[in-house]
Amino acid sequence: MGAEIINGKELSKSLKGKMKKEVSILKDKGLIPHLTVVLVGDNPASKSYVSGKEKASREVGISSEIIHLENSIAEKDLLEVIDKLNKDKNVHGILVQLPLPEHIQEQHVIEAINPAKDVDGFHPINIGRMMTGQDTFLPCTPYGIITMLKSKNIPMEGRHAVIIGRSNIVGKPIGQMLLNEHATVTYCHSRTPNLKEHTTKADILIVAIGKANVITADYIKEDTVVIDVGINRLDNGKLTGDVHFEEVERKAAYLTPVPRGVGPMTITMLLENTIKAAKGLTNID
Ligand SMILES: Nc1nc2c(c(=O)[nH]1)N[C@@H](CN(C=O)c1ccc(C(=O)N[C@@H](CCC(=O)O)C(=O)O)cc1)CN2
Repeated sequence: MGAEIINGKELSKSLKGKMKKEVSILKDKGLIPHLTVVLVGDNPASKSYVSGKEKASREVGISSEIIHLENSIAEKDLLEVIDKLNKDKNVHGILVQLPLPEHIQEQHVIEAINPAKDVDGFHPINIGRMMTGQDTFLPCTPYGIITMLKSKNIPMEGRHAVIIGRSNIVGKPIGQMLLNEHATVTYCHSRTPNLKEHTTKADILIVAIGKANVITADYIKEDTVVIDVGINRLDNGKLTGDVHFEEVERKAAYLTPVPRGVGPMTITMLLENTIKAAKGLTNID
């Protein structure tokens, strides 16, 4: 039969349509959500993601600006920029594009952002709120994955979810969010021996390895829900995920493609968080 493809690009389009209406109602009440994105350096992928965020904001009527800083900026100067944004009442959401240059400690920067403006959901306070199941800003990529699963009414409760990857921005939080949905969660990573032993038991498999096409059909059982978080640029310029799409498509129940899968959802959930931040700071519903 073949897997049903969960198209993140299409789902994003429909969610953005709903957000556009919500933003227009907020505007009638005098509130224009505003997002400030801080970009440090000239990493081509980061530049492209940041302009994607600006374009998506415009599409739904969110006002946005990009603050582009030199790669050589000192950590203390970057923290000063953040401090100013924290104090600016016209800025509802602050996002610092990652990765940062090596001389800057990411965690110092993340922790400098006012948690009420942390639309990336990376601040330890927001991570803690997520872990304790409270309402908060959820990290955008995992939030996008949960939204994709819900859009297809895929049950999570009581299902065995296996995560490959333990990054702070995807692996760790998606495991916690699946746990909050009452899934049984197994984390795997680069030092997990016998990866296949775990992945072949998964009802839901989240793949965030960062290596092209490594998850082939023999890594899954029939009818697994496979979410591919990898974005790998091949030598021929083609973009591909961590999952071998053609092989896994024949065996899985659901599969997300790369491109047009989880990636676009990351930006869309950022817009949701920005609207939430604007409403939270102004108490407008
Ligand atoms: N501060 C943050 N930094 C980073 C995050 C994040 O959530 N917050 N996530 C990633 C990058 N990212 C957003 O920032 C991101 C990655 C991929 C996509 C996307 O739409 N990908 C497309 C393909 C794009 C292409 O052609 O290259 C797709 O998968 O269809 C959007 C956002 C790391 N940094």
